[in-house]
Amino acid sequence: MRMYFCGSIRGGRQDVAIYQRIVRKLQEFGLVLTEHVSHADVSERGEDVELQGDLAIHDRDMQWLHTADVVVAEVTQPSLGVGYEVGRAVDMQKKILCLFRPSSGQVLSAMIRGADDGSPNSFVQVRDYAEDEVETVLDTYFSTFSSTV
Ligand SMILES: O=c1[nH]c(=O)n([C@H]2C[C@H](O)[C@@H](COP(=O)(O)O)O2)cc1CO
Repeated sequence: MRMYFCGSIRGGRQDVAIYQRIVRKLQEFGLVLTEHVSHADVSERGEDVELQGDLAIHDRDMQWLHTADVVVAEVTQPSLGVGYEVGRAVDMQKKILCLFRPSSGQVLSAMIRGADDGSPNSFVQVRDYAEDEVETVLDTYFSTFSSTV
């Protein structure tokens, strides 16, 4: 399984430790295309733009997104890039799991929460979770995933 993980970079790196937990768990299920999102040495300036350039980052990520079987987005720390990726993935009719921590005090955008119509078959599933249950939430989602893909 090919997975595209979304997490804030220029939107702020305060949740990088939880991104690492998510990516480690996802790697039990298959290939995480965007592992770099969880790297502690990627600062909120982003990847090395002098090497890559924003156009190259965007085009590489959109190519990966096209090839992904599933998208997992940690959406607690608001990020324009994550919102864009989720929107593009909806348009590509990808299965998308959005993970949100209410304990952050943030209120999730209606454009993300409202993309889940509440049915178990919705392509977009939004899950509220507490940090210490993240692995269980992923186990539960992926246990049903293979039978619905
Ligand atoms: O350097 C980068 N590399 C990269 O892959 N991204 C992608 C992956 C992340 O899920 C998302 C983060 O967007 P933002 O930087 O707006 O928070 O965009 C974003 C940046 C910087 O915007």
